[in-house]
Amino acid sequence: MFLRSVQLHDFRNYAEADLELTSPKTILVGDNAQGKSNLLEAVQLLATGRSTRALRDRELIARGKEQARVAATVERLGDTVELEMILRAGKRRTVRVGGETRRTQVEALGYLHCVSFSSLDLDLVRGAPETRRDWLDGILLQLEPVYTNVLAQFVQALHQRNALLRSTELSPDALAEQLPCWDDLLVRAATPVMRRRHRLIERLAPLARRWHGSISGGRETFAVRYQPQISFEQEDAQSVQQALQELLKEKRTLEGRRGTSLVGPHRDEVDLSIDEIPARQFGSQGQQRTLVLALKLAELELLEQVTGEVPLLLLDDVLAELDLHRQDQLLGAIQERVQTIVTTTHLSLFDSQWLQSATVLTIEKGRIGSPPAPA
Ligand SMILES: Nc1ncnc2c1ncn2[C@@H]1O[C@H](COP(=O)(O)OP(=O)(O)OP(=O)(O)O)[C@@H](O)[C@H]1O
Repeated sequence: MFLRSVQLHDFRNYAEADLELTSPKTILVGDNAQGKSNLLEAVQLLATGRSTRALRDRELIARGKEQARVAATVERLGDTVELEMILRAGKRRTVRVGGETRRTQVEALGYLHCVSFSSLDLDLVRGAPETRRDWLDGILLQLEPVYTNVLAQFVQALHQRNALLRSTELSPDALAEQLPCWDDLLVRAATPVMRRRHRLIERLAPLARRWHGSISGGRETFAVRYQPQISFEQEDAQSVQQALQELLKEKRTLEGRRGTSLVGPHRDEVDLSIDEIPARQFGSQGQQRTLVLALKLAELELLEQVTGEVPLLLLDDVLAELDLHRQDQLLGAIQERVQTIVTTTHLSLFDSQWLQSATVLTIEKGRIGSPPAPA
C-alpha cells in the first residue's frame, strides 16, 4: 500500500493543499502550530473515519467555512483508489471511493491503513482507561471496518439505558419493569465489542512482548492484558452475555442510585505491566516510552499480518522524545519497507542517511512547500 497524494480544502488551517508523496519517507518540517499534525490528522481520518483530536467535524473545518474536503490517492494491490470525504458542520459526511458516493462511511474504510505515533501516545500508559480503549477501537476499526457499527450500536444502547436510569418521570416499579428489556439490548450490543477487544489483545500481546524484549534488551517482561469486568475464560458469546447479565443484577441497586450504567465495555481496562508491576504507576519515563514504542510496532505488525499490506506509519514529532537507542529500533523496524510520514520542528534530529533517503517538505501557515536548496 502506498499513499500517493493527499488533497485538502478548508481543512483546519489549510485553505487548499496538495501533498504529493514520491518516496517511502517524507519529512514535514515546520515551526509549532503551522499545520503538520493537521495533515497527519487528515490521513488518519481517511483511514479510520475518525480523529483522535476532534470530537466534532466542525472543529476540522477551517474557521468560518461551511465544509471541508479531504481526499487521497492510494495504490494498493496493483490498483489505484481515490478516497474522498466531505465534512459538513452538524451534518452527515459524504464519502466517495473512486468517485462513487458510498451510502455509509464504513464502506469507505479499509482502503488505507495507518499507525499513528505521537508524543501524546505516552498517555497510553499514563492516561485514563478511556485512552487505552480508544486505542484498541482505532485498531479494530481498521482491521474490520464493520466495527464502526458494532461500537455505534453499543454506544446507542448505553445512552438509551442511561437516559432511562436517569429519568425522573418513571416510578421505581415502572423502571423495574422496563429495565430487563434494556439490559438485554445493552448486553447484546456489549458482547461483540468485548469479544473483539479480547481477541485483539490476544494477538497483540505476544507481538508487543517480543518488540519490548528487543528494545529493552530482554531485561524486563512486558505484559498486555485485557481486563474487562467479567472473566473471559469462556469467550463464546453466550457465556459473555450470561456473565454480563449476572453482573448487571449485582449492580442494579448501585446503578439506580448513580443513575448510570455500570456494566459494559465502557468500563474495560487494558493492563500494561512490566515484571508484573503496573507500568502506569511504577514505570520510569524511559520504560513507559519503550512500552509505547513496543505497542505501536506490534500494531504495525498486526495490521500487516491481517490485511496483508504494510500500513502507513505517521510519526508526529515523536523522534525527539526517543533516545538514540529507541530511535534506532524504530527506524530499523521501518527501513524502506514502511511508508512513513514524519513531522518535526528540527531536521537536525535526523541522521544524514535518513535525510538523504527522505523527501523533505516545509509546512508554514497551512501551506506545503519545498525547503530552499542549500547554497
Ligand atoms: N478549524 C480550524 N480552522 C483554522 N485553523 C485551525 C483549525 N483548527 C486548528 N487550526 C490551526 O492549526 C494550527 C495547529 O496546527 P497543528 O496542530 O497541525 O500544528 P503543528 O504544526 O503540528 O505544530 P506542533 O509542532 O506545535 O505540534 C493552529 O495555528 C490552529 O489555530
